[in-house]
Amino acid sequence: MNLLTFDSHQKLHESGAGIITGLVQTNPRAILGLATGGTPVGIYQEIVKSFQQGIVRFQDTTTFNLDEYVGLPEQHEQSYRSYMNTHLFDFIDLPRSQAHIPDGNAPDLVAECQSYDRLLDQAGQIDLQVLGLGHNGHIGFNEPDHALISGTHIVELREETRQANARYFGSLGEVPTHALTMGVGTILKAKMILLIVKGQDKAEIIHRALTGPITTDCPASLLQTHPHLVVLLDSEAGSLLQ
Ligand SMILES: N[C@@H]1[C@@H](O)[C@H](O)[C@@H](COP(=O)(O)O)O[C@@H]1O
Repeated sequence: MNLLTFDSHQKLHESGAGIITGLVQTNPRAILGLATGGTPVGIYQEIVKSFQQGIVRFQDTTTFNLDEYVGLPEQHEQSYRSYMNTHLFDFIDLPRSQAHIPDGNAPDLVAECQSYDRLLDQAGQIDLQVLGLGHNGHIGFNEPDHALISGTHIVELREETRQANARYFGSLGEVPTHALTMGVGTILKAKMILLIVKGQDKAEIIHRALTGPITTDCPASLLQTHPHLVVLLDSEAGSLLQ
C-alpha cells in the first residue's frame, strides 16, 4: 500500500488527477472505475483542466461508475449520471457510449445488474478504480454486512448512509432507499485502486479500514488485501494514522 497525506486539498486533487491522467496518457484505451460523492469533485476539476490544456484525451477510454440510486430520474441533479455529467463528462471528449453507469430506473433491476456485469466482463479488467469511503466503511454502496456480494447488485441503503447523503438532497425523505452498486469482487479485481479520503469525520473509519481486522463489517478493510492500493488523504483524515 502506498499512503500519501497532503496538507492542502489542492495538492491532493492535483496528485489524484495526475495519477488518472498519467495512466490515460500512457494507455489511452484504459478502463477507469469512477466514484461519486463530495470527495472526488476537486480531482475531476483538475482532470478537466488537463483536458482543456490538451494534455490528455479520452476518446478511447472506457469508464464504469460504481453505483447509482434506484428510482431517481436520470435528470435529477443528485443522480450519479447527473453528477458525472456536471463534474466531468460534459467537459471532456469521452464518448458517452463508453461511459457506463448502472441504470437505477431499469424496469428489471436484477437484469440490469447482470447486464452491467456482462459489460464489465467484456471490457476486461478495470485498470484503475477510484474509490471514496463512507463513514461506516462502505465502498461504492457496499454496506457493512455479515457477507458481501461479489458482483453488481441491488442494495438497501443503511440509515446512516441516507443521513450522510441527505446533505445533497432537500430532506432525508428524498434520499432513495435503494441503490445499484458494483460488488466488492469487481472492485478488488481492478489492477490498481485509488482510495481518496478527506476530513476529520473520516479519520476513525480510514484508520479502522487500513489497520483494523479485515472484516465485512467494514467493507473498505478488504482493500488491505489488494496488491496495488494507493491511498490519498488530507491531514485531517490521516490524523490517526501517523
Ligand atoms: N456511494 C457513495 C460512495 O461511492 C462515496 O464514496 C461515499 C462517500 O461520499 P462523500 O465523498 O460525499 O463523503 O458515499 C456515497 O454514498
